[in-house]
Amino acid sequence: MEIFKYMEKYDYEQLLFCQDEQSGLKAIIAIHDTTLGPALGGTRMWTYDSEDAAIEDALRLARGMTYKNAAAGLNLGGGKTVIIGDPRKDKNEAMFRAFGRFIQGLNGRYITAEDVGTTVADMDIIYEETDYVTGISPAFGSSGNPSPVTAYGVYRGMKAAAKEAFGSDSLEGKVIAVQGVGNVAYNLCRHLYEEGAQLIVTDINKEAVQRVAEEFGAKAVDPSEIYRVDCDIFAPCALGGIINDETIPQLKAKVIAGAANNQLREPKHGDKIHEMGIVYAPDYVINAGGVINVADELYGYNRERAMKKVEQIYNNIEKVFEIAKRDHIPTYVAADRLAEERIETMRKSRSQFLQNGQHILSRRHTR
Ligand SMILES: NC(=O)c1ccc[n+]([C@@H]2O[C@H](COP(=O)([O-])OP(=O)(O)OC[C@H]3O[C@@H](n4cnc5c(N)ncnc54)[C@H](O)[C@@H]3O)[C@@H](O)[C@H]2O)c1
Ligand SMILES: CC(C)C[C@H](N)C(=O)O
Repeated sequence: MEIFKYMEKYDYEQLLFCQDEQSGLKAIIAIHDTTLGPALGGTRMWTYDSEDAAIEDALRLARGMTYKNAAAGLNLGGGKTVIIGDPRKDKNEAMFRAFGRFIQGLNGRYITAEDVGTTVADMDIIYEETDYVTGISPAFGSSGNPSPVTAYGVYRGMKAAAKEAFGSDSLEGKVIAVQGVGNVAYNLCRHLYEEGAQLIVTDINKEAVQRVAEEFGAKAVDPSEIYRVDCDIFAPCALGGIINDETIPQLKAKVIAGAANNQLREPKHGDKIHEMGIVYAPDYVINAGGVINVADELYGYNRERAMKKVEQIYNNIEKVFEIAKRDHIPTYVAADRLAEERIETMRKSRSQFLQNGQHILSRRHTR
């Protein structure tokens, strides 16, 4: 992989490799853009096939966080970490302590939180070494596990998408196919069930499927069948890249609205579903609830204030649909436009008067 070429293409600021032999830590921190503020994004722990695959994932996810944070109206930039390893076997306390010290060395340019493969307990260990970590235990006055809040945001965004597609935001009686019923989707299913939706679910983890079948009356199907089931809404809540050449022809849903990051395998797949008239709620706009919640810790966590912001995901999705209609573009492009416009506006206003973080005229007063 030609790293600088890739970084130049998407204008990344910084890429760091962190190694600690004793604990086995191999972490890659990618900072994409800090125009709006420090880069906030979770730490993913995963067994990558190669170092290149890990670097690419860190870079791609970091850029996604820039857009997610900007579109959510947060004063935060985008970054992400990947730790190479198996989260079920390779974790240890020393690893997260060492990682915390690396984060501390960045002096606030990057703030971390949970992502796939990491937990509140891991964040609590990182907190022993640095304040630049969120999603730590409620016992510390913090917000804890972000997944239920992400789920609530997805639920709100799904209602906005239903309104666009069906003329009403009620999900009562709607058939909703959910791919993956892990941390986020279990909670999403609860909201959908409580509103009277009919659920069709799948997961490679049979116990997870059984739980939602028992608790929410969901019908279970095989993982390969989920794309072609008869449904009103398809909610991808497992993996990225699942909207692609193979799956699009199978889809019967009128709406795609789910929690997974990077749902479109390539931009052309966003164009294709747009041409088919499918209402797509862009992933990083609808799944921002978790980051909105953990970001509130930076002000001293207040759940009521955080949840008010999460409610706004409904309006953010509506805003994306408005831009798409106004500019005659697919919704995934409209979401990018929303985020980029905010970053550009703030870049201009920020750069006009500041030098070394101070107003250019402030030196007058210190002479
Ligand atoms: N947790 C959050 O707050 C949050 C925030 C934003 C985005 N996301 C994204 O949402 C998605 C789900 O996150 P999560 O925290 O619930 O993760 P999770 O690991 O708890 O759940 C994912 C589920 O998907 C299942 N799965 C994996 N491959 C599958 C396949 N091929 N077919 C069917 N099921 C499969 C897994 O068994 C698991 O149960 C991820 O893409 C994540 O990046 C999560
Ligand atoms: C900061 C975290 C809560 C971020 C979350 N893993 C996401 O992808 O949005």
